[in-house]
Amino acid sequence: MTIIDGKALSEKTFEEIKETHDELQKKAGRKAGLAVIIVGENPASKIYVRNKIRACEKVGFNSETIRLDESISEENLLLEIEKLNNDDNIDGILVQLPLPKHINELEVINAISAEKDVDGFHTTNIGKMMIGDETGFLPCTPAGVIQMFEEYNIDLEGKDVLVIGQSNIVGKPMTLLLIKKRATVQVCNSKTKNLSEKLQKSDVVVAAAGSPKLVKASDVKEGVVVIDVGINRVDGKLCGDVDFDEVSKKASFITPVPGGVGPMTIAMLIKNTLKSYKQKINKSK
Ligand SMILES: Nc1nc2c(c(=O)[nH]1)N[C@@H](CN(C=O)c1ccc(C(=O)N[C@@H](CCC(=O)O)C(=O)O)cc1)CN2
Repeated sequence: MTIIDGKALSEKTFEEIKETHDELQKKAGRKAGLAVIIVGENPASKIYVRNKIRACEKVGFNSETIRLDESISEENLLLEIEKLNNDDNIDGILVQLPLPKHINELEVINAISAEKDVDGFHTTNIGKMMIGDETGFLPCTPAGVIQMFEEYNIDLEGKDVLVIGQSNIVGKPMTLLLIKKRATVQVCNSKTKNLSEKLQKSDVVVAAAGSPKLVKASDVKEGVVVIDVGINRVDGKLCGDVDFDEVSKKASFITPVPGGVGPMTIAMLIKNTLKSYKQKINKSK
């Protein structure tokens, strides 16, 4: 059994990005820039934003955090985004999710210029992913999972893959990227009947349900590849959607939580920001 080390892989990705950025910066005369908007005081969101800013520091990007009050109106949030859309030193913009209930997430995401949408959530980028237009940005978590498969030489062609969860930021885009790898994909949600039966037949499982230890050893077959996207806090401890201790005894490859998919999400965000920076430099030549 191999534990897929997302932390190590993310560090390797940062080193590669830093090298490329150092080179490009000499020619461009400026650093890449990422702006992160956080609304409210969600403790988990604060950790993720802090980690994104640290990642920018690691690779030498400029970063800006815009902290907004929980009560901000949607209109004022859109004005903040507009300012960043017009800022030539900003290559990437993201709004940390979730947003307070009174704000329409889709309106906000689509207010970000598609060329700066390094989260890959904008309708234009989702459309580009759908048709395989590589000028767009891929959503970071599914892109990170695909990078893990590639780095560990896990071939998906003809494999039966079960995706648990159908969120816009993980389950749905993950399914598209797996299809592109020629896998046979089944998507489950909380209403799915006989989940255990489906799990038993799967070669690869991507668990993104947000339900602690949902996937048990008795559910999976010997040699299964398990990707755990869940990040749950139980009694102050982090755990995934997979019962790691037990399932790892049957798996051929498995990701841990923490240290698996999470760090890769941030690595892909930084990779998308570098891509945006490159695209802007090339445009202004
Ligand atoms: N605008 C966005 N919002 C959200 C996204 C996103 O991609 N863009 N995804 C998630 C949260 N997320 C990134 O923002 C994220 C979650 C977890 C991690 C991570 O590295 N986790 C660590 C553990 C960290 C901890 O909680 O102590 C790990 O798994 O090792 C990174 C990014 C929802 N919102």
